[in-house]
Amino acid sequence: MAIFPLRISGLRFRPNGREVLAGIDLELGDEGITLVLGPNGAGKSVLLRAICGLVEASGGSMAWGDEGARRPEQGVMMVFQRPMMLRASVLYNVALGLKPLGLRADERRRRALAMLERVGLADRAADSARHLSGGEQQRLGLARAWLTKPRLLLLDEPTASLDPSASAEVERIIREIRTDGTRILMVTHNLAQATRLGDDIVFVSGGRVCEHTAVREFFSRPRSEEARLFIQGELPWKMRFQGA
Ligand SMILES: Nc1ncnc2c1ncn2[C@@H]1O[C@H](COP(=O)(O)OP(=O)(O)OP(=O)(O)O)[C@@H](O)[C@H]1O
Repeated sequence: MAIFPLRISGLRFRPNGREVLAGIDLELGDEGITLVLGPNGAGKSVLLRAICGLVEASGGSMAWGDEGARRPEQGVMMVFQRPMMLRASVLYNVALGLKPLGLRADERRRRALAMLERVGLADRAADSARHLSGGEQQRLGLARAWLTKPRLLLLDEPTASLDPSASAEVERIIREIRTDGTRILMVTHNLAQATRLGDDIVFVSGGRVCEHTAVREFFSRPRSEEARLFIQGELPWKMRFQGA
C-alpha cells in the first residue's frame, strides 16, 4: 500500500478540553526531509505521535496514499529523543527491529551487524545498550528503525543535548536514511540544523501549522508574524501557547 501523499486535515487533540492540536492541516509528499519548528509546547511532539498512532486524535482526519487509507498498514517508525533500550547488548537492541519480519536469528544478526557498521557502532555490538552515551543511543535508535526500511520516519529532536560532533554524526545518518528512500519528518529546535538538513519547514504554533514552505523561503521571507518573531528569538511567551 502506498502511504503518500499523507493528507492531514483539521487534526485535533483536546485532552481534558485543552486544545493541544487545534486543527492541523498538512500534506506530505513522498520525498525529502521536512523539519517541524515551533516554540515549546506548540504541539510538535504530539503531532508526530498522532501521525504514528500513539496519540488518538479528538477530531479531524488523516488520509494515507491516493486511496486515503485511515491508517498505514506498516512502514511508519518513530525514534524518540531518548530511544527505548532493553537491558541487553547493542546488537540485540538493533536486531529487535527485525523480529516482526520472521527472519532467522542468524540473518537478523547479520543484518543488524551490517547496520551497526553504517552507524559507526560495530565495535560496540557486544556492549550493554544502556551504557551507551546519549549520541550513541540516538544512533542505535536510528539504526533499529532504518533496518526496517520505513517509508516514513518520525524523529523527535534527535540531536537535543548532543554536542556538535555527535550531532553532526546523527545528521550524517539522517541524510543517508533519506538517500536510502525514507521520507523524514523531524522536530528540531536547532535553526542552523534546519537549514543544513531540511527541504521544507512546517512551523507549528498554538497547535496549528502557521506555515509550510521551502527552507530558504521560511528563513528569508517568513509569511507569518509569529514565524518572523520566532526566527528572531522574540516570540512573546503568550503567543507561544495561544497561537496567532
Ligand atoms: N498525552 C497527552 N495528554 C495530555 N496532554 C499532553 C499529552 N501529550 C502532550 N501534552 C501536552 O501538549 C502540549 C504540547 O506538547 P508537545 O510535547 O507536543 O510540545 P512541543 O511543541 O513538542 O514542545 P517542546 O518543544 O517543548 O518539546 C504540552 O502542554 C503537553 O503537556
